[in-house]
Amino acid sequence: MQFKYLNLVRERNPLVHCMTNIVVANFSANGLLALGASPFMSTSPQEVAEIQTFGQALLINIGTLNKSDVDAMLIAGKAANQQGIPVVLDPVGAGATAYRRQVTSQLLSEIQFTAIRGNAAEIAFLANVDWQGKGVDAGQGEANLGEIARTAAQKYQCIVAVSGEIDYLSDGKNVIQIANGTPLFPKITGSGCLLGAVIAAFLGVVDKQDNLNAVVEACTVYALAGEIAAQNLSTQVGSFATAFLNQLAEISCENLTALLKLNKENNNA
Ligand SMILES: Nc1ncnc2c1ncn2[C@@H]1O[C@H](COP(=O)(O)OP(=O)(O)OP(=O)(O)O)[C@@H](O)[C@H]1O
Ligand SMILES: Cc1ncsc1CCO
Ligand SMILES: [Mg+2]
Repeated sequence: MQFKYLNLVRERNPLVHCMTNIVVANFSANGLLALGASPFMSTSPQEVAEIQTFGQALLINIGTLNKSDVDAMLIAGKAANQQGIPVVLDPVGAGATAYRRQVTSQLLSEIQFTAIRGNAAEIAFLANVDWQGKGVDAGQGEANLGEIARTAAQKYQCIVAVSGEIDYLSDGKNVIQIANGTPLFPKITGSGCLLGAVIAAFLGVVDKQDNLNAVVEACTVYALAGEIAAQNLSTQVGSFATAFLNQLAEISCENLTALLKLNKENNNA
């Protein structure tokens, strides 16, 4: 695999408008800055449409919801669609409560997303597949995650990334697996949420036809940065968060191929 978009993110410094949850806002902004993007956090209904006139990508993350935020997400998502700006959905805990189910369904029917990034439970819910999630965590299930990614991508006509021990990415046709990462990732909150923001940053620097490759590279760089950061850390989760931010800033495209655990299947089922 050729890494070509990471340097573009660093050169272009895309402005990523993050409508994200209160748990991860600071970590997400720091992660985007480390990577070389420019975070802008706002959920004010009064200004979110305007932001789409100068931003390069929009992230909508439903981690901690309230009515004003949902109104703002709908305004921002529609404005981004009008401006042709990529929009990423992180459907945090999508199936966990009736309110989240209703909001997720409204966002998906009124906004055309470019990519959706969630854990297994969240994307299984979107694909209408049985899975035992636990609040905002992935929980347990038996279903085929590659198929879940493909089904959701077909249903919502966008790229879907299911993150976890193995990431499964699909454009509705191809399924790509990335087996890099570290078990320390799920020990820090917001590692999935920041991944959604990083995907948005990569989408903010590519042409539409490169969207799948951009999402694959975003998830790969992210997982490798975590894997490298975790070397020699064993269970030190606090140090991992810091080392991971450092790696997002330091990781370079050279010398990554040796570490890569990437698998593409090209079936058109
Ligand atoms: N057991 C694991 N081994 C290796 N990498 C993992 C593991 N679990 C998650 N990851 C990686 O962690 C990152 C975050 O994915 P995860 O699925 O944990 O997000 P999430 O559950 O939405 O997190 P959060 O809601 O806290 O933001 C991804 O890059 C994923 O590849
Ligand atoms: C812990 C938590 N609760 C709501 S959002 C969030 C951040 C990780 O998804
Ligand atoms: Mg999550």
